[in-house]
Amino acid sequence: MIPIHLGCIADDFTGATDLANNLVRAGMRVLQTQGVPTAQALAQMDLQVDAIVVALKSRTIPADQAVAQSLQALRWLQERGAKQFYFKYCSTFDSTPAGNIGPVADALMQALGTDFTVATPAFPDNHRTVFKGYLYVGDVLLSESGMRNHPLTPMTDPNLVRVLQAQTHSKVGLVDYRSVSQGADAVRARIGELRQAGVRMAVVDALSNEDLVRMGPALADLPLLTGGSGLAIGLPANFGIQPSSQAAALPPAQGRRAIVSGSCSEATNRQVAEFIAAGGQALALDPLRMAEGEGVVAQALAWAQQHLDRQPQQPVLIYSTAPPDAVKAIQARLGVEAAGHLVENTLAQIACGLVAGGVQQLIVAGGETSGACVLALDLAHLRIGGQIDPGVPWCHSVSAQAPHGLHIALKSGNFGTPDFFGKAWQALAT
Ligand SMILES: Nc1ncnc2c1ncn2[C@@H]1O[C@H](COP(=O)(O)OP(=O)(O)OP(=O)(O)O)[C@@H](O)[C@H]1O
Ligand SMILES: O=C(O)[C@@H](O)C(=O)CO
Repeated sequence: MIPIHLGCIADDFTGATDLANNLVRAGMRVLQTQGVPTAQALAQMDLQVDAIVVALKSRTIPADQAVAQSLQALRWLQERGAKQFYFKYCSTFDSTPAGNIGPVADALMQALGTDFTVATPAFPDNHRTVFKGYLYVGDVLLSESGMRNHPLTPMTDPNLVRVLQAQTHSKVGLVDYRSVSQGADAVRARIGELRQAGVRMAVVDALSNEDLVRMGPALADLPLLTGGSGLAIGLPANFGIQPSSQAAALPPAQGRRAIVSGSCSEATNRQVAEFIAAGGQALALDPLRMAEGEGVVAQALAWAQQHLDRQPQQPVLIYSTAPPDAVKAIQARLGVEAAGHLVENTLAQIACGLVAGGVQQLIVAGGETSGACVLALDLAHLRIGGQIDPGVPWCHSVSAQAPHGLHIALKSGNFGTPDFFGKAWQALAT
């Protein structure tokens, strides 16, 4: 076995591909697994990679379960030879006082026998920056962004030192911009000071990719790093790895094209509208019809088949994406959780039907929706390819349900330009 350099644990599926994307862009060959692989799945994986990202669905589950799953992933990555580990969470620091960022980071530190780690969700390519410990989303503080109304992890305090301190008994400190702007030696010195003062976790400021790359060498000796995907861009160089287009090489794409969207974010609403305005074939699904048990899946697949038979090169879009008031009305009728599960399951069945019908290039929009589709398609592992937009790469997988191979892109709700659903295919063709 050739040991991997970096072992990564991500708390959701789209976040995992986001991290993998940044590592690939910095030259690493990356494999993403769906949870800790079974022995059977493992036998089919190409483990000749520099990094492995284990994708969990642990962001909002009870903290003790998130800890247990993360520790299991850590042990498996240690068996693959990794010596440095990365805990990836959301660039908007999605969490509550109960966790799961603090408890998982604490447990990983304890298992690794280390007394210090860093924490930064900074992801400048997607306009997440941290200054004096305060997280900005675009031009506004986290607490003024849409995240203040998130149904599961409302983020109402932009000060990450306070937010993280509420989740951990470890003392939390700050590597502020004064040190970051001066480079790796200054960051090392600041880490030394914080350690002396008993700090175990430090939020790190960063405003640009240059900041993140510059601090990379200062992180080389830390067994555990935690953050969004941005912090990863300075790490491959620590292992002597340079950017190379080879890292993103995937098999050539073939087959039909489809998009399945369950994300109701502002960005996805715009992307759906733009796809339709550009003349794309699109079918809207009504959750109330799903709840009535009408043949929504069969009808959607028949609709898709008809369009794909007629124009095999054109993608079809099947979506439940809706504006906030429409989503609220559905949730009031069906319940928030029940509506979510119903729509996710329906879209996952549709994704399976599309793949069975010859779709080999698939975009899924939405973190939960992606998780449901990847699980239903039984994609045990993904190889990571080229970027479509910051945070969203094309990936490739083979499974019993996709025996001829599937190119798949998992788009986080908030990511991507308005023309994402149109331009994504060009990125695959090049
Ligand atoms: N029309 C709808 N009415 C009610 N719920 C919906 C509707 N469409 C989708 N949903 C549910 O809303 C949730 C959307 O979450 P998902 O994580 O897929 O997207 P997102 O939150 O935009 O993405 P991300 O987590 O990447 O930011 C899912 O549970 C989905 O099933
Ligand atoms: O970091 C991000 O914003 C994303 O990768 C993500 O985790 C969205 O769920």
